Amino acid sequence: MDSSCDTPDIPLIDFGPFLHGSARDRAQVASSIDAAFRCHGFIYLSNHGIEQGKLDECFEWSRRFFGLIEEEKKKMQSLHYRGYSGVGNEKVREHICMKEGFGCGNPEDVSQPNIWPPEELLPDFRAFMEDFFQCTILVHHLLDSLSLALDLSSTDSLSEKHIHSLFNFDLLHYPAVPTQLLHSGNIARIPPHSDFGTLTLLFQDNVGGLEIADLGSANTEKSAEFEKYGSFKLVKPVLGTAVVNIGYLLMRWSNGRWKNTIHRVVGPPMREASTNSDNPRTVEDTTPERYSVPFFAVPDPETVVEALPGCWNIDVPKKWKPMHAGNFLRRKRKGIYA
Ligand SMILES: O=C(O)CCC(=O)C(=O)O
Ligand SMILES: [Fe+2]
Repeated sequence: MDSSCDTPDIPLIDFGPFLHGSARDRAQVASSIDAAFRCHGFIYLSNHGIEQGKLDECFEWSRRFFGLIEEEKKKMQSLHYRGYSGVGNEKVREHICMKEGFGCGNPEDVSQPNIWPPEELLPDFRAFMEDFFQCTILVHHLLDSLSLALDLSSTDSLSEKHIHSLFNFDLLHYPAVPTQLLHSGNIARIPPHSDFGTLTLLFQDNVGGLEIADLGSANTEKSAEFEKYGSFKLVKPVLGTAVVNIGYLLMRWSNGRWKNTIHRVVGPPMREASTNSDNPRTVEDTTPERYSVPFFAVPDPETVVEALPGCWNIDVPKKWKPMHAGNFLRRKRKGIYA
């Protein structure tokens, strides 16, 4: 970890003053976000402008969707990260992912059409999910805060490179599984990985299980090696907050200033074993189900990602060559977690 990072905890940042405050408030929030992403790559964000009621409703829809019979869900499968993906469909480095998902993209993205359940099966599901795309507004505010932290000119501004907002989000359901299965070695909820876009907003229920790499614990930035040698710390659910993290492209764009921290999903922390039960256990037999909703932002495909002004100078040279975002995203989407 950077020597200026004096806290091991993921900072909780109140975004209210950025959305509603003075120029000075905005600058202060921008500077705290910048510092947090430099140290941790992850923040909790409160007062982010997305109503709790909307988020509760989204999780309710997700429960209803995954409660459909398998046969109906399978009719919504596709090969392009839209629609349904069944439990165990994804494999990452020999690990089977014990999750099912439903992917939605920007309704305006005609190159990747969405797949919806028939209206008679889940009336109003589609309308809700299309509206949930409003999270895009928060992504743009966050990009504005990062542009402010770097003092970028309006032509360099990050929001201007996300004009088409070709973002996507997933409803994720991790079904309840025998705990032993998750310890058997080749089955995981999500193995260690980092996201490949710019920013991810993550909404999670109160079950827990998301963990991020403890950056001081292994001398590597590779997910596969971290899996063997690194240690992880819990990103416990905090009511009323979104978790926000940096993806590979924004790490690279910032010349490594903001960290795209490796994370994974495991079973939640064990509860205390009951002492007065007839059958005391130290390990829960069943890992409870969990729901989450990650919302992924990516730059416009024609964007060239190259170290931003303020992220390099004569002493801190550019670490990477310029890269075409669209080509990179096409390659990454073929093999989702790296
Ligand atoms: O479910 C979660 O908490 C994390 C999901 C995630 O990391 C991902 O989909 O990239
Ligand atoms: Fe992720």
